[in-house]
Amino acid sequence: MSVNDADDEDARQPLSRANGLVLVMNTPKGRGVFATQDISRSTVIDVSPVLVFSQEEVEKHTQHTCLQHYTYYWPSKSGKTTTQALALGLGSMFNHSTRAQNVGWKRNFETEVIVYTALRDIKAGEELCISYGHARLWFEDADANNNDDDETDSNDDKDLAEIELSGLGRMEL
Ligand SMILES: C[S@@+](CC[C@H](N)C(=O)[O-])C[C@H]1O[C@@H](n2cnc3c(N)ncnc32)[C@H](O)[C@@H]1O
Repeated sequence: MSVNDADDEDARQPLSRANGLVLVMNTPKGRGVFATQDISRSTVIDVSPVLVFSQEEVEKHTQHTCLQHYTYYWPSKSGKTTTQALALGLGSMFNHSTRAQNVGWKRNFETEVIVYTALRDIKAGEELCISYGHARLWFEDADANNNDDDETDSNDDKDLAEIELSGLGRMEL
């Protein structure tokens, strides 16, 4: 089959990744994604396909491994319960920022991808951070001292930042 045979537009999910991204290996947060060039607001940073685990797989396997630090909440196949999904691609590499997240994420349950989008203009050299949500973090926040600063939250797009971004932080540990 060639892509031309897949003429049903609904059966396609365009893929995209912003230029000028690097993975830095030794940050205070572990590995992290950084910009090496300026990125404009609303740029799609990455479209990450996900691997959806069944509830049984989560209970018996993934929650007993390091995967529990990477999975997002996701509806189960029946749509009646919630399970977890692992973002492939860059989706598992974004660190959390409580006050200065510059990337929003939105789940597409139909095509099983998470789309990561710049919430504001991002300067070369900045780390790309998402919000893991408002629940208690399971690690010591490397930005803790910075969070006390009187800086204003630079996100204009509160809806994307705080309503859609509630999965990772709810992981049970
Ligand atoms: C989804 S992974 C992100 C990629 C991770 N840094 C790595 O090297 O694999 C989540 C993990 O990153 C680390 N992390 C993310 N945000 C952090 C933060 N604000 N402060 C400290 N560690 C953070 C924590 O170890 C957390 O369990």
